[in-house]
Amino acid sequence: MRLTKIQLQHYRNYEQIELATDSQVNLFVGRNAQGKTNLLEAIFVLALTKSHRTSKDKELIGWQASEARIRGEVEKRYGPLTLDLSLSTQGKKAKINGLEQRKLSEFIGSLNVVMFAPEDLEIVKGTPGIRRRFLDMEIGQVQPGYLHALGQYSKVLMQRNNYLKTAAPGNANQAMMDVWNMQLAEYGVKIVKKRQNFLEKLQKWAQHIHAGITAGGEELTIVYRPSFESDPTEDETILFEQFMIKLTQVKDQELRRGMTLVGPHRDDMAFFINGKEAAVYGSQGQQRTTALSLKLAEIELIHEEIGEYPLLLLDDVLSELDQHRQTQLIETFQSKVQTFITTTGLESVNISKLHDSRVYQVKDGHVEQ
Ligand SMILES: Nc1ncnc2c1ncn2[C@@H]1O[C@H](COP(=O)(O)OP(=O)(O)OP(=O)(O)O)[C@@H](O)[C@H]1O
Repeated sequence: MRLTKIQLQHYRNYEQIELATDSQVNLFVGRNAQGKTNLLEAIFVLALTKSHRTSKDKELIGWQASEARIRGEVEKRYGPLTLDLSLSTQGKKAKINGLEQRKLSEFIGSLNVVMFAPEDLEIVKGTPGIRRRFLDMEIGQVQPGYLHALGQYSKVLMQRNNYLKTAAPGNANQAMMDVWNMQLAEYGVKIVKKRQNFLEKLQKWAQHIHAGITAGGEELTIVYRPSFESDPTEDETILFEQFMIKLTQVKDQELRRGMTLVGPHRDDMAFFINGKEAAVYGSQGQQRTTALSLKLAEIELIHEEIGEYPLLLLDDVLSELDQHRQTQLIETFQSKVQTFITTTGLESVNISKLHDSRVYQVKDGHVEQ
């Protein structure tokens, strides 16, 4: 797919811009704090209705405005799409070809993106919450049912946690707990199953790509670490039972601590290089290669799932990669993936290798071609 035009209104430091972006490689060049990342972020938000760097939508709206708007013209395999997303303190509204979507989950997936930014190193070495966010964002893009299950799960989890906070240990209302447990397990299992399935496919691609980047020197393995014993080969009914058993086992502990201790909100995953955990033993370079392999794998996985390639958004990462890894990246996007790159200087980009590219200068919320 290809984003051929983007329009922003009151988005961060952009008052109003309209950009033709129909080249294969679009390079945004400018000094620090001019609005380069804001542009990539806007494309990301149009795809996922959420920012990659903040969970507060208010931050995306221009300081002098009450509503931000993003419009994108997208060319897909089966035809063109106009996507509109508006963000205000009242909430978000999304339209596809002028038609308002009842649920944001019906809008997500119209445009697919993979963002690679310096902070992605945190997926390898950061907290479990960062890895869960990665999983949720990525699976949500390709599997619409996932976000629905996640929303329902979060609702039950919140109610259950509120109850656990106030209930006296030894005097909990078992009938109420049973209802929540059933609902928690019902949605939780759907999430776990989809995550396992996603990681299995992601690992296949990531392993292959990682071996390519390291010339076969390193084998990358991704391991899912669910908070309850669950065999990925088992079906949902068995997983449901395993989840329920675990909830019974931790009941007293949960009442004491006032929170839900089992479920996908506590799951994690880990990356291993030649059998050693990358977060613990990996060098900075190995962790960076792992993050890159993961992102390139996502591109292939999205293609596998939906039949076309997503956009690739590279935020200030080219200068951090050595020549070999840069070449690997450029080869990927040059041939099949429309790419948006931000950089403070073109000297870090081997521009002679790029066909069909366009350079934009970004300065204080204005873009010139
Ligand atoms: N809601 C907002 N309204 C107006 N301006 C904003 C808003 N949020 C951020 N900005 C401004 O956007 C600018 C930062 O833009 P951005 O993060 O895109 O920088 P950048 O060009 O990518 O720089 P760097 O290379 O340092 O990452 C800052 O000047 C900041 O004040």
